Amino acid sequence: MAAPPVIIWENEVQKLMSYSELVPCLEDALGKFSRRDSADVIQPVRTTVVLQKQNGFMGLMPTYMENDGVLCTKLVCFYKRQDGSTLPSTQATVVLLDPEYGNVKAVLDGDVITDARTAAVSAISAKLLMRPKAEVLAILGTGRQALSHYNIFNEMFSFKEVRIWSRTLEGVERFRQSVSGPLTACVSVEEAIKEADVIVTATKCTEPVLFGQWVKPGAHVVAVGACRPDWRELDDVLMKEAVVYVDSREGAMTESGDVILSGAHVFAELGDVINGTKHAYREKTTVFKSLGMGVEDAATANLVFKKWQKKAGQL
Ligand SMILES: NC(=O)C1=CN([C@@H]2O[C@H](COP(=O)(O)OP(=O)(O)OC[C@H]3O[C@@H](n4cnc5c(N)ncnc54)[C@H](O)[C@@H]3O)[C@@H](O)[C@H]2O)C=CC1
Ligand SMILES: O=C(O)C1=NCCCC1
Repeated sequence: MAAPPVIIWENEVQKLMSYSELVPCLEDALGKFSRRDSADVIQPVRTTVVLQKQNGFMGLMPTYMENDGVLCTKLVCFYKRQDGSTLPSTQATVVLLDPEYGNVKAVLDGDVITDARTAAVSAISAKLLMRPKAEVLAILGTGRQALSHYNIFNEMFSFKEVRIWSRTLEGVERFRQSVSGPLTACVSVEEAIKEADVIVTATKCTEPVLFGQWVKPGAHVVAVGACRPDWRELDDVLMKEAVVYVDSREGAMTESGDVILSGAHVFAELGDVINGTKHAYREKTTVFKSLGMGVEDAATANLVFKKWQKKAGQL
C-alpha cells in the first residue's frame, strides 16, 4: 500500500521556489519538449472543458517525462470574470504521481507554480529574443501574471525603465503597492509601449489591446493572455510583421486566437531555439505567444517536490 500523498501548499511552494533554479530547469524542459522524443516528454495538447454556467474553462494538462521519472497533471480552471468580481480568475492544482505504482505522491498548490513558471518561460524568451541592450520594459495588465513577470524580469535583467498600464487606476495602485522596484504608470497602452524594447501582455482581454503600428521595430513581445482560439491580445499587423515563436506548435494551432485568426506563420518553438535548430532573430520584431504547457508544470512541481523531500529528510 502506497503512502498517502503529501500536500504542499501556497506558502511552502513559494518558499521552495527560486527563479535561479527554475530558469535552467525550464530551459531543459522546453528543449526536451521540442525534440519530440517520447522517452523525454509525452504531453498532449490541453483538454479543455467549457464551464458554460460559470463563464469559464477547466483545463487538464497531463505530462509524462519517462527519462526523468516524472508523471504529472495540472488541473486549472480559468474564467472570464465580470469587472469588479472578487473571485479568482485562475485556480490551479498540480498532482505528481509515481509512474511505477500509479499512486499520487504529492498535491501542490498550482497558482504559485503557474505564476512562476509562466513568467520564467517568458523571461527565457526575452533572454533569447530581445535586443542585447534592451532598456525599456512595458507590462500591460496588473494582475497575478503581470506581478510575477515584473518580479522575474527585474531579477534577471537590468531595465532602465519599467512601465505598467492597466484599464483601471485601482489596478495600477494595487500593483504599485505590491512591488518595491521602479515603476512608471501610464495612462494608455500607446504611452506605455512607445519605444519599449520588451512588451509583456498579461491581460484577460478577448480583443486586441496591442497594435503593431505602435510597436518599436525590433521589440520583443511576450503575449501571455488570450489562451482561447477566439480571444486576442495582439492585432493582425503585429502578428504578421513579427517573427512568431510559441511554446508548442500544436497548442498554438489549437488554442491561440492570435495565431489562428491572424493566419500568422509560426516560425519556431522556444525549445527549437534552445536546441539550436532554429534561429533567434533578436534584431527583428519578435512575438513569443505563450499558452502554458504541462511539461513546464511537471518540471517545476518536480523541482519543488525534490526540495521539499530534501528539507523533510526524505532524500
Ligand atoms: N500563458 C500562460 O501560460 C498563462 C496564461 N494565463 C493568462 O494570462 C492572463 C492574465 O492572467 P492573470 O494575471 O492570472 O489574471 P488576473 O485576473 O490576475 O489579471 C488580469 C488583468 O487583465 C486586465 N484586464 C481584464 N480585462 C481586460 C481588457 N478587456 N482589456 C485590458 N485589460 C484587461 C485586468 O484589469 C487585470 O489587470 C489571462 O488571460 C490568463 O488566462 C494565465 C496563466 C498561465
Ligand atoms: O498554462 C496554464 O496554466 C494556463 N494557460 C492558459 C489559461 C490559464 C492557465
